[in-house]
Amino acid sequence: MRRLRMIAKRPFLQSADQDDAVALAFAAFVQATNPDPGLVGAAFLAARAEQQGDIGVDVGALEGEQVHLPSLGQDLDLRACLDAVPADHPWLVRDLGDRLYLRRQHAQETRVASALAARLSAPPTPLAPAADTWLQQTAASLDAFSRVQLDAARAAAQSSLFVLAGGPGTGKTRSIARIRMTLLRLGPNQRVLLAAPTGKAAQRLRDSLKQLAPLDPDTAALPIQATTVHRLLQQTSTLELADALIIDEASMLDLALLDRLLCLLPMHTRLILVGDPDQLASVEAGRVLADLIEHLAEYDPGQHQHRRLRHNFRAEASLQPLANAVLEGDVQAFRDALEVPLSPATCVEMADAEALQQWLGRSLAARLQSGAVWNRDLGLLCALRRGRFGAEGLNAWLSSSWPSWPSADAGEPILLTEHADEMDLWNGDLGWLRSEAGVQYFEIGNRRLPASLLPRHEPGFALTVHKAQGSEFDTVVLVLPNRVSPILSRELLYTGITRARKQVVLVGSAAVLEAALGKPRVRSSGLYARLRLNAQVPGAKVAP
Ligand SMILES: Nc1ncnc2c1ncn2[C@@H]1O[C@H](COP(=O)(O)OP(=O)(O)OP(=O)(O)O)[C@@H](O)[C@H]1O
Repeated sequence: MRRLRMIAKRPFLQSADQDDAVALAFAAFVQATNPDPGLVGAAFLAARAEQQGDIGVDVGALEGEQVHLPSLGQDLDLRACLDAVPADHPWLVRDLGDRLYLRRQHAQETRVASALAARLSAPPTPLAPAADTWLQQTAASLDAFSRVQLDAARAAAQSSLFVLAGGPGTGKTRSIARIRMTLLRLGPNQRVLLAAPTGKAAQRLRDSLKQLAPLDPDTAALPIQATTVHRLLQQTSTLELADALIIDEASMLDLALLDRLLCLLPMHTRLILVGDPDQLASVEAGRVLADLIEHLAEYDPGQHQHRRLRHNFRAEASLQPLANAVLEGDVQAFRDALEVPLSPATCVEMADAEALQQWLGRSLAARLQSGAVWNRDLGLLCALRRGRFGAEGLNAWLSSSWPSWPSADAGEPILLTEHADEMDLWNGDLGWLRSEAGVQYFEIGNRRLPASLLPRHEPGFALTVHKAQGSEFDTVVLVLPNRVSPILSRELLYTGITRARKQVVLVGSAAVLEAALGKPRVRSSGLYARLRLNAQVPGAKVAP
């Protein structure tokens, strides 16, 4: 028998230990009310699942594993933990057969599943003639790929819930523009809200849509605003009056956030979710976009409520085979993609942090010397945050050695870690700290702000893959840890690789890369199963 975790023997230093510490505190709380070892073990398992981003634990899938709790001094069989949970327990729930939940997460999942199911079973609304005419006229002048985007807009404008999925460069943003143009023609003064889970993503969406506004001269003059989902939740009257809400980067939506949104969003407001379900999931618990798209692939074969965009408009970079191999976890295809002549992807292995610094010093300096701009042409991404192979370690080293680098006199890259609404600055924004005539200023895009007004920030030389989500660079140098780490997964590798427009350099050993490829989607949730249960007649949607 394998032990799930030897928690008692490890120092409380790594992030996994922090997960354990929170779960142990909850287990101790439950133990104070009922010392039944199984129940205490169940409390630990359910709380730890939440800390790891899961919604509940599928105990059936972990058959044969055990958990060891220092406070009980014994190994516990997982099934015994599950069986110890009474139906009326105030904090724990057993559901969907062998799934163990925190009651709060269970309530969220149940509410989200029924709200989504209600929207999916709502009959399609007929298209307003103005929208229909515009779609037909526009389609006549478009190529086949653009017509796919227009078809998605037609379907979205008739659905209470529509999901648009696609990898990087598949035209999601352009599709959002076309969806918005269609929605605005559904009636007079249509209120179409745009949002994203992070401020930075909202800002990017707004800027991209402004650039695409000339596609439709009739609506080009209408103001384009995008905000965060969190902020929308504080504007209940705006939500109540909205005719439609489009959320970009929906892979970053967590279950609790979607639950709050669905509780406030009136049924008459269409909800359109857009994102890449293969990217890293939300920071908080859940994998809602991935669960929803998996469900719709079965439930909506006619694709009236979802579309998956597959054509990559940036395919000239030919990084697609590598990204596909990662998604499939196919080690041989991954090796082949690296070895193909003129491959835009290479792999290097570094024995230790000194070797890594020497190599980065040579190869990045050469790129800077030939004119590359940091965080535009070149992105240095790390799988880990901590340690000398992580973003913090590399930032510390680069900050101290930066004055001797080529192009250092152009300033230092900075990452904002806090919003400053009044200056339209967002957590995650990248800019430059520069100085002129002895005065320091912050430059972002074509704006200059006094450095003294900067919100919280940190060096922006190296970014974690999580922080880089949504950004793109011509070349990505992706630094993996020199040892196998529980953080590594296919999603992380995929998200890192797909930040590159043209070229990717993977820094990692074959063992570390293969460990990441061997670790499929790590999150667990019951939402997909619950959506299936709630679907009234699976696979029987009729054409609108
Ligand atoms: N129908 C189209 N015809 C020609 N080019 C297109 C079309 N749709 C999108 N593109 C181009 O493809 C590129 C990617 O498009 P877009 O930004 O909409 O994709 P995306 O899926 O949102 O990408 P990402 O997720 O990387 O932001 C852009 O340069 C865009 O101009």
